[in-house]
Amino acid sequence: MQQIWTALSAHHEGVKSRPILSLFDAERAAGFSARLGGMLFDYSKTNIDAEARGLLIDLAEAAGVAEKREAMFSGAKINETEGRAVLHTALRNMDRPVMVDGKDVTPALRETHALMQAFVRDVRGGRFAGQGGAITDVVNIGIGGSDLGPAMAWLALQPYADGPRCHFVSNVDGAHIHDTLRGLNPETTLVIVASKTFTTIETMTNAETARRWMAEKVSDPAAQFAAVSTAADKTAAFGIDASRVFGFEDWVGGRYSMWGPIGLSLMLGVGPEAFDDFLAGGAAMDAHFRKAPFAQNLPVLLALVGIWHNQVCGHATRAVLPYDQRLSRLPAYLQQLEMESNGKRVAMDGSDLALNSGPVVWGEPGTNGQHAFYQLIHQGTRTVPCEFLVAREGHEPDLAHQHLLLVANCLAQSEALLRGRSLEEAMAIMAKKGLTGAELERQARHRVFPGNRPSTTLAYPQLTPHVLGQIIALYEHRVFVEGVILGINSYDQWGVELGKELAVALQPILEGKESAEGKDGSTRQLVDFLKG
Ligand SMILES: O=P(O)(O)OC[C@H]1O[C@](O)(CO)[C@@H](O)[C@@H]1O
Repeated sequence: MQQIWTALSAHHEGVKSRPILSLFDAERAAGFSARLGGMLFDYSKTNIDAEARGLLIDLAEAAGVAEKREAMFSGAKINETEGRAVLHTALRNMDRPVMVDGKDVTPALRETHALMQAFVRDVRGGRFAGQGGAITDVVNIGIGGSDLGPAMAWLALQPYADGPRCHFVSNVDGAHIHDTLRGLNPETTLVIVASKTFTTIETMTNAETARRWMAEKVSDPAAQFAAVSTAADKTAAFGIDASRVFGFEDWVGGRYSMWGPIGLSLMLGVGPEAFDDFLAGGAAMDAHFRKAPFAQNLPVLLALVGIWHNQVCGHATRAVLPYDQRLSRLPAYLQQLEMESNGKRVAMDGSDLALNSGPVVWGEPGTNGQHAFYQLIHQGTRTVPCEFLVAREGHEPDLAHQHLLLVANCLAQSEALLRGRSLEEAMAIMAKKGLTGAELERQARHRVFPGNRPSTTLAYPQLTPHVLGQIIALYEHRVFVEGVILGINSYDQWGVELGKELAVALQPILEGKESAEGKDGSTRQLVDFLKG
């Protein structure tokens, strides 16, 4: 592989100052795009040419992406630091047998899915009610992967929301649960405690708070609680009846778990049919990922663009910019998916990573970002590769003119990043405004856009449940491919542990029960200040 990395780096050196615009002959756009059904992934506005693409594909082949992909889908224990299979894909394709430790896991998946559907139908049909009437509101208490997926999708699928209203509480900051519960009626609220481990301090603390809130108004608060977890013993200890506990196995990673019981709140909000459409979208992307040649394979190409920008060109961040307000939480969702998966400093075998790990992922929906941080993207000294997402159609036919404006803005941004504005062009504009001499040039220089800034665009017909499923599975597989190329384990998250341990140790210090001796001077000063 080293030879391929060296060739890529040499190729980049040779082309890095070439204008991307110069690559556009009649074939460029179609030749550097890939499609799946109605979805179009256009990466032609990057500096990747046929040679770079060939080398990147060589890299994917040399890293064993195809073999490791099949190992993942077939239930091999590719999460080697935890000794676990990685089978979120089985949650959206329950008809294809998958063996783990010699046993087909799909019958149990189908059973849990059917139990979820029955419970959801009972809640939505009023057969399962609160102690003051039909359930009007669902509060999902979870954090990280037990929150971000359903919370993101609940916003994304608002046009399909025809059940109880969903709310999401994650932060241990009491303000979050306080502000969420303030407007709700405990007698008609269902609380879902969503935690893979059922030990996460934030979630368990919020669950206790919700139970106390419920107990003030209803005689049997536990009757309005459901749980989603891999730990049946712990949900029972919390007092949640087994009929409302939806289990899953440890081979579903937290940040990959929204397809199964962690999606219960979403299924309640949009209904089992829309939820199944979401699963089918994910399964369609899986089938494409397994079958399509690398040069037409959306997840592979998205990953290779990522590797090119981060590890080859050295751009440390990437911006995810959905021109789709309902995807406003997609960047936050992808931050966990990508950064918790590929933010690793050692390779699978424990050796130091020779390359940079995954990038910093950030973003906000367009057009809002344009009026906030795009200034830096256009004229800052660093290059930020941008990933635009946009639908051909919105869900508001009477506001089609606004959708058109949205699309125009999305296309304008990627065009501006590509094309830029030269000093001559800026001087011509300022000259027309009457400026001359040194002042003309000084003012014009502020109005220059260097351009040649890379972006990709994922365009899709409409943000339906099916398309959302495709998009999420696309990004999941992108993370997988990047992880395989970097040689890391994308499915553990040891980097979150130290902070958790130190927080537990700091609690008694803040309560004044233990001394801060042994802590560094800054921490001691802050403890003194914050203890009050
Ligand atoms: O579902 P749980 O076990 O409460 O964990 C929540 C989140 O915490 C993490 O373990 C990180 O701390 C995530 O990976 C996970 O999604």
